Amino acid sequence: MIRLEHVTKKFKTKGNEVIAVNDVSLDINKGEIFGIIGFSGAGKSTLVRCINLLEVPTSGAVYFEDTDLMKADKKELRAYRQKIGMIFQQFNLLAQRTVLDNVCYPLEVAGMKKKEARERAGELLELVGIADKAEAYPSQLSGGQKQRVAIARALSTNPEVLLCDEATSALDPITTRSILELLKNINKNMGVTIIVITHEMKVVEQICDRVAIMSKGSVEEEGTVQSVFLSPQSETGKKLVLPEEKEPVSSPTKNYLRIVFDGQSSSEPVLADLILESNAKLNILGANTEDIGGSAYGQMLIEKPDQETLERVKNYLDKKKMSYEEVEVDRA
Ligand SMILES: Nc1ncnc2c1ncn2[C@@H]1O[C@H](COP(=O)(O)OP(=O)(O)OP(=O)(O)O)[C@@H](O)[C@H]1O
Repeated sequence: MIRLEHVTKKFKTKGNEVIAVNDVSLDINKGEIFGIIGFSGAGKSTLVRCINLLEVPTSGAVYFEDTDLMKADKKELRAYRQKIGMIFQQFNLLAQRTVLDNVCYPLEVAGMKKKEARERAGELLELVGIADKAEAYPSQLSGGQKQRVAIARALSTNPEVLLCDEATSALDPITTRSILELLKNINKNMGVTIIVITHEMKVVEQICDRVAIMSKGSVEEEGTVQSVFLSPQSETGKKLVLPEEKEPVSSPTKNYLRIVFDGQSSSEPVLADLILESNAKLNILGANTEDIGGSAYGQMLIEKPDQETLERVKNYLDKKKMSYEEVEVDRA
């Protein structure tokens, strides 16, 4: 649906040149939720601004379906931008307008009659679960409620694509989860393609189908969330999936088996079955699994048992198609 071909964006500053996006090629498919993840300064926001042509790439091409947007005239570009809705970390609501009027605003700009715009805005507020706040002002809302209004506003013009730039970064974990759930429903029920920019792996885990990992302007790694989560190949991927502070045990002193939970199963039955299957007491050195919608994500470290037990454990994990690695602790 959207194709980036060798997109580069350079900024000239006083006597200096910053390459914010460096030769990025990506294909975003219709109907998917695509994540772009990276640490601060990786170039994510600039890349997104290149996708909606708010920033014109220094070189490369951006295609929407078969249209080369770099060659599009003003009218074509306007039509393209209408197909793209956007939400931000800071919500960007108009403080002087009520919730309903915030959602009406893009419709009025697009020339819709006031009565019709209010009706449509009302339906959208219903859809995002905040119809009871229609007459409130943004300052009277919580962060999660503000983001719901921003989502309703972004959807008002029936976009085909929704760009979410760190949309949950200012929200607490529970509110984050509910906003991500809402985005997932919008994707599923309305068929809106969603592009999510984030620095948090848990956001990618919860809603994305595929992900690109960015560092220093380039895409270091790209793939399904499952494959990247299971075995990140790039340095940045490893840091994001297995951040140091999230290591279950900072420095285990015994050899261990690292078991990866990738969301296919819940950790509790796995653990119970493992113990039954191996017919031995297993010593858990640490775990940081997280239950997301009934599935476990994360990892667990188990002290390496004797060889016979280890084989039984590995057989069970192979049978369950779960990933693991044996780690020898360097005692030098
Ligand atoms: N208008 C600009 N002029 C000069 N340099 C810029 C401009 N916009 C971005 N940059 C630089 O480009 C690089 C990438 O910035 P960008 O904001 O795209 O990264 P990011 O991954 O979105 O980070 P963050 O999450 O912190 O916003 C940074 O080094 C930034 O300083």
